[in-house]
Amino acid sequence: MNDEQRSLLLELSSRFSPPQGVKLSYGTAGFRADASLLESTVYRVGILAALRSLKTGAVTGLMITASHNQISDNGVKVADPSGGMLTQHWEPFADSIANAPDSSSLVQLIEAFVKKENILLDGKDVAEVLLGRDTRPSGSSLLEAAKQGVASIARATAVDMGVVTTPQLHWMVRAKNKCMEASEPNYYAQLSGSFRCLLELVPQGSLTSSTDDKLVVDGSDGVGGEKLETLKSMLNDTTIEVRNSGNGVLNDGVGADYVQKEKVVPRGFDTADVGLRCASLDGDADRLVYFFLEPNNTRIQLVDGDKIMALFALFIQEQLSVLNKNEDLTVSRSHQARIGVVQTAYANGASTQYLKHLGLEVVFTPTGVKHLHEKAAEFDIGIYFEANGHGTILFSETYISCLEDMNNDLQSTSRGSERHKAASRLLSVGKLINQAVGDALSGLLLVEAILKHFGWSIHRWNELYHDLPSRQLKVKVADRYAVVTANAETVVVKPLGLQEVIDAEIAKYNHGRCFIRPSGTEDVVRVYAEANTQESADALANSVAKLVEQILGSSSA
Ligand SMILES: CC(=O)N[C@H]1[C@@H](OP(=O)(O)O)O[C@H](CO)[C@@H](O)[C@@H]1O
Ligand SMILES: [Mg+2]
Repeated sequence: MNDEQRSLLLELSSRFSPPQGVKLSYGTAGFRADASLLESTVYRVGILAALRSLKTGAVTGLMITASHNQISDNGVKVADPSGGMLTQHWEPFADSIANAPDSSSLVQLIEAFVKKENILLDGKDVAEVLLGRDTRPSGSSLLEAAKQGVASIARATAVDMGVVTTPQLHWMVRAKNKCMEASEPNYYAQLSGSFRCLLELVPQGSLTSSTDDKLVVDGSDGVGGEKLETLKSMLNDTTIEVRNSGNGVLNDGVGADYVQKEKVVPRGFDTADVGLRCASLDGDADRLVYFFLEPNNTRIQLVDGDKIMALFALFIQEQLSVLNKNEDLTVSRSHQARIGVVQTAYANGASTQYLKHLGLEVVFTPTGVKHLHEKAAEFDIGIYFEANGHGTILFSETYISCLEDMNNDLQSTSRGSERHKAASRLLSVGKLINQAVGDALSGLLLVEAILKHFGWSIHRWNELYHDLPSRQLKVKVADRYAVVTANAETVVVKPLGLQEVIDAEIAKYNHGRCFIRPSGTEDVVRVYAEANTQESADALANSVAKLVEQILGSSSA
């Protein structure tokens, strides 16, 4: 590092002092905290995003959001050049610079890291970071801090993409690095174009009734509602009604996280909506769940990420079986896609059973898209979903080019045949569904297209399988990191003896399943329980929560 670069870093970083007595961790999805604590963190992540761009010779992204957290929180995460999450082996560096006590220790850490990673700060390479933020009021000042962070690395440029959904920013990073047009209008054009293709290929006779046509969407009073309005106008769609699109308080009694965890009707919905197909986005629109209201009840029937995954898997399987029909086996061998589904321990046990029953390979990873995405990318077609509605379908580049070849062949030999349509549908899915990260808007359009394809109502879809009763609780403890887990978070290895007492509780219930883990986005330990009745699931979750509190001590202790 030359003197000029060192003094630039020292000068700019001295303007952003880290908060006292706070330990920051990159966590499940970047740094999150009360927004007032985050200026120096966002500044330092700006430096990191610029270094990552220099290291890879490609564009990176920086997103300012705290997703489903309360409005006073904020957060920051980095998009890697692929459009996916920051490579995990840079997370320790993120943690160490975020917690550096002053400018000189920060600069020392950076110097050591660029040396280790062989990043040429004095070379000719340039860096580019796309910046995005959600609608939180703290977003604009944090964005300024991010810009200063990028500007602290000579020859690094920040490009402000404005208020965007998290998946839009990831999509833009990916597109830019593939030398494609990467603006917001390009994003809408790709989604609406591929959605229209899927609708044109809906089999005749699959028409749904006009009540099944209507969809009401809860935008969580975040960025997603407003973006969906734009998408809707591009589609000339009159069947989608958007509510909670920014006039109320973000994530307050609304949104995908609230609806999925509490299983109650979100603000802005009432008895007039009974039976209608409804959906909820989260605060930064990377999660999607569906639901419908039951008559005379404040509770809802939740159609969660697991069931979205089941619907996607069924559709993909159907297209693959049509495509491979009557194919000469020796020729088709190269066309047979290896399809896999990826879940976490939060997936409802009934969904796992259903997917296995479809003959699919089911794999489990720890919580967090960074883990699921990586696993799904090992398949030709990898479908991943968290129960909370974050997920997508990944198509390998090799399989996409194979599909393109097949589609071209079929276009000339049997245009309009069932096999040709199946190939075209799969190619459209690959364009519609975000290949960088889970995306509520593209997921929503795919669900809508598939329901039309099958001619299904939300009720018919919900009947694919019946969820096992479950309960999720949060426990505030003195130090959540005292809990260490293994086996995709299903077993507690620390503190010693805790797993044994949890096992003893589970043994008291029919079909009981329960696990705990420290949250990576909130200062809590999460408890998840499943059993054959709701009362049992509640009782199991409650008793394990009490044990956790006893053993780990409450937060004020
Ligand atoms: C149980 C649960 O829903 N956990 C969520 C939540 O992570 P935690 O580490 O559990 O706080 O936020 C993550 C980011 O949105 C999401 O990936 C994850 O699934
Ligand atoms: Mg989110």
